[in-house]
Amino acid sequence: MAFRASATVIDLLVAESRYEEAFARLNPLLDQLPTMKESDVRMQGLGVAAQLNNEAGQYDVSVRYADQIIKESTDAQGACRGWFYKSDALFQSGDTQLAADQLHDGTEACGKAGDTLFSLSFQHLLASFDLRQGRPESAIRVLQASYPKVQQAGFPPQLSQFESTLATAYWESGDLVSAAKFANDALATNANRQYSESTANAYQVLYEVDKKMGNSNGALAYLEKYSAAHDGYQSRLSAKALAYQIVKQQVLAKKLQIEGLDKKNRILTLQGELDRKAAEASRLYIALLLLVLASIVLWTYRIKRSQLRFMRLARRDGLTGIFNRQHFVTEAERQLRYCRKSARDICLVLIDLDHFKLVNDTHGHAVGDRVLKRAVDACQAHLRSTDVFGRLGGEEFGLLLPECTRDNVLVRVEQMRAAIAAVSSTRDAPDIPVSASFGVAAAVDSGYALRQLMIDADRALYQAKHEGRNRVRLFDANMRS
Ligand SMILES: Nc1nc2c(ncn2[C@@H]2O[C@H](COP(=O)(O)OP(=O)(O)OP(=O)(O)O)[C@@H](O)[C@H]2O)c(=O)[nH]1
Repeated sequence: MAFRASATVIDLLVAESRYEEAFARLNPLLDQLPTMKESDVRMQGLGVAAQLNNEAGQYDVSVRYADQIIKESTDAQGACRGWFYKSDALFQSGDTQLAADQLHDGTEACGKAGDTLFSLSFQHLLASFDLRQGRPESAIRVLQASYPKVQQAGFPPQLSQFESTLATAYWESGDLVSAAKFANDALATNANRQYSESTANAYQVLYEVDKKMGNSNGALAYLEKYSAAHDGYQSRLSAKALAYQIVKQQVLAKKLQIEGLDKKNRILTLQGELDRKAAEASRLYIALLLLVLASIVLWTYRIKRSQLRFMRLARRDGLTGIFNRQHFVTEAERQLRYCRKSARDICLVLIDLDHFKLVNDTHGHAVGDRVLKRAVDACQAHLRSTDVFGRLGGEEFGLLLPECTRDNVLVRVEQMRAAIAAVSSTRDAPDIPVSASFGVAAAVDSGYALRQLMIDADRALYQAKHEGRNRVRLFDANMRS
């Protein structure tokens, strides 16, 4: 309904010569056309487009719409309309004649359509083609055949068209009386349409007739009227063409504006996309960085851990877990330096398992190893955190006791001796008494040099072994000799 109403409004605007408004409404109407499915609604829209473009001198466009009408038409009336629009556009564009097949198809469609305004207008068009080709008699025949029906239809613009074209045809065939008669008929029919083509034609015929008959005054008067009507008609044509151009430019400007906005929109969309990608990339970089950092931390932690493990392994005795000889010496020297500086007491103890060879020989090395470990455990139970305990080799151990005076060192070492004898003899080698001999040297007697302390403790150890083993001996000066 809205579409039909818009098409009708355009028709009315054209009738009132408001071409600019008509063209302005045509484009939105055509935009809606693809969504229109009903045949008669589409016919109306296409018809308005064909007609208006024809009036504006856009004949190619008009022919395109007319062809569409012919293609889509479902009855003779629709086809007749299409043929009329197409033929009219071809005629206006200056085509001298209608192609034979077009003439045939159009005449047949309009003939079947009955006495509609369109089929009559089509007859008028055929006569106009005849006239253009210099066949006034044929034009008169065609026009006269339909003239009674045109009179009956009583549509003034069509009637005046027929009469004015008949006037021209009679003038060209030399029948001045009939020419003047139809020219006057056309003027009478067109009484209130002084700037139409048919009015201008009628005046032209009357001018030519009077001129031919030597009536100069009459001829001059008609010439003036012809000139006025022709100018008026031409200016209406120019107004239509101008209106078309104005609206076309407006549409173009709007299209450019929309394209500009579209481009801007696309740029903004791309910009947004770019920002999103950049944010994504930075998130990825951060994640990558964190991953690299985490790997570095993990890697460093592992290296540090294995470093510590290697360091521990390098410092410890593999069997007993206490310091090895090298680390014992390092730690002992450090402690001795410290005690020397502060003149603190410190004692060195050398421990050697008794008859250990016998354990190995009787029970094997595995049992010997276990006895070694138990002996170490027994001693450790009596150690303080500052004491330095290490395996010097085989079944010999060194023990440095800082802050230990020569008065109380024997009590502590005696406890260790008893512990070794108790643990080892009851478990792994019940038939062999396992014990250890202890040689002790105190810094107050031997000084703070490790080498001297070792020598003196070794002397005391030798003494303990010599006196029957499983005992503790403290170095004294007599042992030197
Ligand atoms: N099972 C075991 N035996 C070891 C280890 N290191 C040294 N030995 C043994 O310890 C024994 C030491 O023997 P000796 O030096 O003759 O001394 P001993 O038999 O203890 O006699 P005295 O020291 O004189 O009481 C040897 O048989 C070595 O093979 C060890 O790591 N494990």
